[in-house]
Order: sequence, then structure tokens, then C-alpha cells
Amino acid sequence: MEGIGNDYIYVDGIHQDVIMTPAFISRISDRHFGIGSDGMIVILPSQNYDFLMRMFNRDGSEGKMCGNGIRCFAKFVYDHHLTEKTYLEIETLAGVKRVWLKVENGTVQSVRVDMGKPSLDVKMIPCLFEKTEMINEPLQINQNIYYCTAVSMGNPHVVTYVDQLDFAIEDIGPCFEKNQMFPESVNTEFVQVVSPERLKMRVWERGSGETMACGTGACAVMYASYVNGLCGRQVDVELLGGVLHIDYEDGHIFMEGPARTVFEGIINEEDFKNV
Ligand SMILES: N[C@H](CCC[C@H](N)C(=O)O)C(=O)O
Repeated sequence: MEGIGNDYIYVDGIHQDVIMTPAFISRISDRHFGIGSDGMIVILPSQNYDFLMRMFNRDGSEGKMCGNGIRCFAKFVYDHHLTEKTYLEIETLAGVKRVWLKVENGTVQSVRVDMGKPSLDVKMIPCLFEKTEMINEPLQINQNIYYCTAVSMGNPHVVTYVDQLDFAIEDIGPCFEKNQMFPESVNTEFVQVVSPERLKMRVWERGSGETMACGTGACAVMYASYVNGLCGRQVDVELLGGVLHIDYEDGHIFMEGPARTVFEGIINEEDFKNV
């Protein structure tokens, strides 16, 4: 399934055991030797909430939250009749997320998510910066100075502003991802401000490289831009794969966007046993 081009393999972990090793995940995520995706997301039962979501990046590392992923997760459980509800509370490693499915004639049209409260606290990112917050601070990365704002959406993000988005992201993305300033690595967003209502971005994701879109990243971009006085409380964030509507209300960030099923099938474990 894909959410504005950010595609994951969704596996039902309610009716079967799921292999969640880095070797297996990186292999099935490989776009030549596997199915091909930005990673894997597992649907699991939750003791106290509707479901539990676990998400893994393409390299097999486990992320705490995935914005595009949780929209597709909600569509998956609705379409597979694991629930009849159109309001869900989904447990993640970044806390419980409230999700509203917008359904017309039995088809999920879009999904709105309460992505929770953003945090600028460097201890929450985590980020080894000398101040308690990193807001528009100069960082030297790979001989260049980038003015950076670090935001946690339950997972780590660093946001920097550029004049144009046509650059070799593969040259600079890994320099942020591996930078010792971020002990748990970081998702990096490069942002062009089109207007106070519209932001354009590219993302180098921790554990997946450049993706077509990053939901938590779009929320981090909105909040970083808001605290830097570059946008209002409602923005459209344009990513390579599409547009997400983000709004900031009562201290919470809300994201709304599409979710689509690309293909369904059965993974033959034998094909991946000796990966
Ligand atoms: N790479 C991220 C997880 C996926 C986030 C992104 N795909 C989204 O839609 O939020 C991390 O390790 O924190």
C-alpha cells in the first residue's frame, strides 16, 4: 500500500506469526530481489486499543511512528473487515494515535490522523545540542552550514530551509542521518517556503533514504515553519509523491491524506528463509 508514494508492505500479524528480522525486512523491501517498498508495517492486536502498529524501515530498523503508514494501516484493517469502525485508536511506539477514516459507499476516501504533540526539546529528539531547543541553529554538515530546527513527532526530525529543491540529496542526506549530533539518527527534511499556506519539501529518511513522502516529516516541517514564523496554523505540504494537509490545533498536529492499495498477495517464507 502507498500513501502519496511512501509505500510499505503491510502484513497481517493478527492471524499469523510475522518474521520481523532486519534480514527478512530488508530483503522483501528490496526493489530488485524482493517485493520492493520503503519498509514493512505489521498489523497486531492491542490489549487496550483497537490495534498495534509496528513499522520497519527499508534497512530493517524499527521506527516509532509513520504518518503515511498509519493512514494505510487504517485502510487495511477497514478493507480487510478487521473492524467496522471509522474511528480508531491505534497504539504505536510513539503513543496512541486517533484516526478518522472518511468512507463513501464503502470506500476509504481519505484518512485524518491526530499525530500528537510535537516537541522541540532536544532530549526528546534526541539531539546532543548544547541548548534545550535547536531552532534555526547553524550546523556544519559536510563543509556546508545548514540552519536547522529539530522536532520530535515521536520520531526524530531535523528541518532545514533551501532556496531550491533540485540538488543531490543522496550526497547530503546520509551526512545528516549519520551525524553524531543525533544519537538515534534522524529524518531530514529540506524545505522551500512557497507561501505561508504552502510548503514544498524533500526528505531523506532514517533507514530508508529518500522517499516520495514522509507523513511525520510533513508534520515536523509544518511545526518548524510555524515556530520560525514562516507559516500559519494550516498548510498544504507538497512532497514528491503528493500533498498533505496539515493543521495545528490545541497543541496537536493533524494530518489528512490518501491511502491506496497497490497489490495483495501471499509471501512464500521459503523464498526468504536463507536471506
Ligand atoms: N523513517 C522514519 C519512519 C517512517 C516515517 C515516514 N515514512 C512517515 O510517513 O512518517 C523513522 O525511522 O523515524
